[in-house]
Amino acid sequence: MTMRLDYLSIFPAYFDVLDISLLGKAAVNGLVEVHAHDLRDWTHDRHRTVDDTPCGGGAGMVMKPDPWGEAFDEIIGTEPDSSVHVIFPSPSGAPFTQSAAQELSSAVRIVFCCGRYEGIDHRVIDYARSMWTVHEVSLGDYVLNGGEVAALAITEAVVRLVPGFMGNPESLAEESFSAGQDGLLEYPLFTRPVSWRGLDVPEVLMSGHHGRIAKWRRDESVRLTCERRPDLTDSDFGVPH
Ligand SMILES: Nc1cc(-c2ccc3ccn(Cc4ccccn4)c3c2)[nH]n1
Repeated sequence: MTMRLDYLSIFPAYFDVLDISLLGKAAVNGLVEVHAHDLRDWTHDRHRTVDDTPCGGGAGMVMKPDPWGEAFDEIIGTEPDSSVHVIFPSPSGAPFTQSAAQELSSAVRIVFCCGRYEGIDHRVIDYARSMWTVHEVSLGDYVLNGGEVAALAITEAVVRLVPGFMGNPESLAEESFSAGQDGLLEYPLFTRPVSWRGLDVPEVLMSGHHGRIAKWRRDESVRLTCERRPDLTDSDFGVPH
């Protein structure tokens, strides 16, 4: 099953990068097809205007609804279809999580609506909710200048989970933020040379003793999680279960 990804933006060139790297390979073997669109193609004035001043006053500019509506009509269609997932990256969106990426990895179609300026006229989101499955998502508690970088990050998180995309699916199981690691942070990784600039690989990892190695790795995951992400630990006991 091919996943179709569409990107609506006034900077569609952001998405040229999707033609290379891992994603390029997925596109080549037909797992994923990528279409980037310039929102200004759905404007009709000489200046190809996509923004206007905010009703009610305030700083900055707001993206007009009209170009979005016309782009939706052409790119997605005019009939409701809950199988189409429409993503609006937004600083006021719900935190994007690995489980959201997991869910989206089985979608047939995802349309990313990348806002700029202070954001998009809210009626665009309301209209989209009446037609498709809408996700307003935030990447984290920091402000970007637009939705494009968030769309790229979400794309990578989703596409790498599409069945048949990753070379060795086992590597997906062991990752942080996935059930395989009990929601703990990943332990430190090492490879050859065993000694590098006076720094050595922990001896236990060279012992060949799989039980000790597994224990060392879990202890490290617990230590790192408690140090860096106390929010991921179970507050009742203070240590991840
Ligand atoms: N996690 C995130 C997501 C975003 C994001 C997503 C889309 C847009 C469209 C415009 N802006 C700029 C902007 C600046 C100030 C207040 C509102 N928006 C965006 C920012 N920032 N951080």
